[in-house]
Amino acid sequence: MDLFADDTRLTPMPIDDGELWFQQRLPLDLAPDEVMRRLLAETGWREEEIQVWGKLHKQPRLSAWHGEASYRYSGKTFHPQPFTALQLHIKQTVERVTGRRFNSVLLNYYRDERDSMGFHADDERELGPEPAIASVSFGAPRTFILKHRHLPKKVQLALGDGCLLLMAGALQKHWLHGINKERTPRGPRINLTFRLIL
Ligand SMILES: O=C(O)CCC(=O)C(=O)O
Ligand SMILES: [Fe+2]
Repeated sequence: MDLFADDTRLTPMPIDDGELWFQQRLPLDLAPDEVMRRLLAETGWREEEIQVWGKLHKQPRLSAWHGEASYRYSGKTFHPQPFTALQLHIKQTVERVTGRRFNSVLLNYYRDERDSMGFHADDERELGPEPAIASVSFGAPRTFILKHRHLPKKVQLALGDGCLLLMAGALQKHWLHGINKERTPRGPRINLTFRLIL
């Protein structure tokens, strides 16, 4: 007999050239809507600017960097705010479920369907050669798209309220990922990506 309901188990997803693991509902002490409410209120959200072709643009989402290590991204260094108690609880739960260790978290707040994240790989040097990146989502579901760098392959996953996605192995080396803008109205969504900065 199966002792665990499917949504409480971290399950491998079939993918070439890397590892992808998914859990429908991360088992937290608080309901996802309560986590969402608190993350919205307790996070020091910033509207960052990035340079594209020498011009400054506002990122199409709000973000925040918390944890124990600074981070370089798009030529800028981000100094962290300390983990909040709730972020620590989520981090410890993710560490227990995945068996990996993390020391930093990037939070992204997609206010509605017009907010997005361009295709990228989380392959910065300070993450090491085969980083494990644990992504936890709250609020409105959005489509997470993976595109292979060299092959005509695409994987799409609906990331719903309270789910956990673990990217590991050679995934960042061979795939890009992103969240497109949508035409369908979407409510607010928060995503946390836990990382280990070496
Ligand atoms: O919002 C998401 O699901 C993706 C976030 C992401 O790729 C990142 O923070 O690097
Ligand atoms: Fe990413």
